[in-house]
Amino acid sequence: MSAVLDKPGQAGGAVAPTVLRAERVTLRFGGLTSLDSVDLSMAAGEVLAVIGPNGAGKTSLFNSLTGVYTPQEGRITFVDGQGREHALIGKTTHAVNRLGLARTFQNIRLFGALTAHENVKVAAETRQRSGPISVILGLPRARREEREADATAERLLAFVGLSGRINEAASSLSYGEQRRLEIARALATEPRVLLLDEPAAGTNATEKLELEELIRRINTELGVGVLLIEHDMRLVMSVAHRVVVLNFGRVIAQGAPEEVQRDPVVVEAYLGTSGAEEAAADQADQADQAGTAGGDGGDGERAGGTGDAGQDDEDGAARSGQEER
Ligand SMILES: Nc1ncnc2c1ncn2[C@@H]1O[C@H](COP(=O)(O)OP(=O)(O)OP(=O)(O)O)[C@@H](O)[C@H]1O
Repeated sequence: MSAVLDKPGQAGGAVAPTVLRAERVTLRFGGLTSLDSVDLSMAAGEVLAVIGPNGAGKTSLFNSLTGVYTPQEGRITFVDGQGREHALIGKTTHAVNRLGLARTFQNIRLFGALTAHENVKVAAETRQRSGPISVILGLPRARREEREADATAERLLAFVGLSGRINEAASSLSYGEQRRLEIARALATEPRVLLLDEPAAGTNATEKLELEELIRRINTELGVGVLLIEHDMRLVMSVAHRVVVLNFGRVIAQGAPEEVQRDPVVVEAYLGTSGAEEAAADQADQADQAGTAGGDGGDGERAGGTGDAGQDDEDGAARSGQEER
């Protein structure tokens, strides 16, 4: 498995090979360009964060990388453990997963009525070779593979800290536990790259710290590269080796977390600097006139509309994209 990076693009001092590459990827929905000539490169074993305001194109990028959406232009290449290159555009989500890319979703998608163990086991079984007839007939290989899937599920549930919840229905787990279960399920498909779409969304402060630790262990102990979409900047800054910033479907900055955080282009994209300054000045004037304290400018926190609207769009589209296949 790939080494953990000391610095972006390097593993143990050597330059790490590329595992995932997007070149000039453009995705349009009618007149709306969701991804505009996006270039991105991820090194093996890297933790790469994709950030940007609501509607910037982050989930569109994940959906394009994982076969949910088919970009109209550009190229996406995945490099497997043997160094073979695979073009991803046009492949089904299942084919992309088999190559070594697994993901979690912004909206948790578990089998709620199945136990935690069953959720992970089902995913582990997708890596196995026995066909349905061998399984029905209980042939030796099918039985051996079933034992292996059981063991994999137990091992991964322990890894994500859910050993004590193994026989609970997924729907009865807390939100943070469900997020960790989704990660265990994705890991059961033995990915080279794990894509996490807003894993901290809806979690509390303790769960965020546990998640941070888990992402680090996935990277260091399992040697799996992590591509992370996340709005929680503290989490991003603490786990990412490198950060790519999207805005209006374009890459506007990339680099080490601390560089990106200071980049004026990024600050402006998030805060809409000029607009926010004007708004703050207006509010201060009004407050002075009214003799009250001004507003906190919280509305300017993120440019580009509400998360819920984007999320609904994405979900409907992702489903319809899947159904088309
Ligand atoms: N299936 C779709 N049909 C039409 N427009 C879409 C579809 N999917 C995404 N979009 C649009 O593409 C743009 C980028 O959306 P996307 O969900 O990728 O952004 P995001 O950065 O993930 O946002 P958020 O942080 O809110 O999740 C938005 O304008 C969104 O409305």
